[in-house]
Amino acid sequence: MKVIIVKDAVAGGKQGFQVFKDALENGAKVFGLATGSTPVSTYDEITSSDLDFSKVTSVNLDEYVGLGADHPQSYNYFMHEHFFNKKPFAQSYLPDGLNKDAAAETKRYDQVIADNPIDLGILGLGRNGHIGFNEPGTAFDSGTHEVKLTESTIAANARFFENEEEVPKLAYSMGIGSILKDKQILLEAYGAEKADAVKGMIEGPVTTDLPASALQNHDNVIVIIDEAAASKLSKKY
Ligand SMILES: N[C@@H]1[C@@H](O)[C@H](O)[C@@H](COP(=O)(O)O)O[C@@H]1O
Repeated sequence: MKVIIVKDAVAGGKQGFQVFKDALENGAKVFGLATGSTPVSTYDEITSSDLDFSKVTSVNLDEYVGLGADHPQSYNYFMHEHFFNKKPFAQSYLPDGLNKDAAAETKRYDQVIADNPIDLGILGLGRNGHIGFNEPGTAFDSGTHEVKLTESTIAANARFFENEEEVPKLAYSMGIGSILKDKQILLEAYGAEKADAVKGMIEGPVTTDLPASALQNHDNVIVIIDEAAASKLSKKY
């Protein structure tokens, strides 16, 4: 893992932008995209630049079950607000949160991923070490699956909803096995509340208890973290 420590998320966004720019210039055709507050500074840099994504494809990590593209808290809505409305891709794929048939939807999405192998995938990091919505305990060879969100994830994500009751309890997520097939992975994490997960991801044992530790098994990972998120690491990087 290449670890880059920056002052804050704004500085991280500039580094993240550079990773996207390099990938595009090196011929990347498919970008794996994430939601959450973490990638916003990178997306802001990208959408205010002259990078052109109109001939490439995006494949998102996850979506809440039950929320459609017009729901302001859906990940589809988020992606349009923060990225696609300003920088459209040739095609953009997300799991369909309105498809109640989990078996059909996860199968469909696995086919999307198989047809569009990801060159660069961006990830955020849950406080409990989740990536996408792969909660602790998820197998490292998993494909797309329906996830029952943990209490801690529901509580963490409640800040975007009117109250905790409104947070969906289920999500569709790309699996860890699929994420590990990305040719290159960029993970960003900011803030002291991510410090334990960051330490486990970089220095801890590779264990399904901390999904992001699976990234130690990948040979092309760039981690961008701020000083607060890096504060529990045992050495300088
Ligand atoms: N499914 C998303 C993840 O993809 C994201 O990485 C995580 C962290 O969110 P944030 O970046 O807002 O801290 O939250 C959600 O659970």
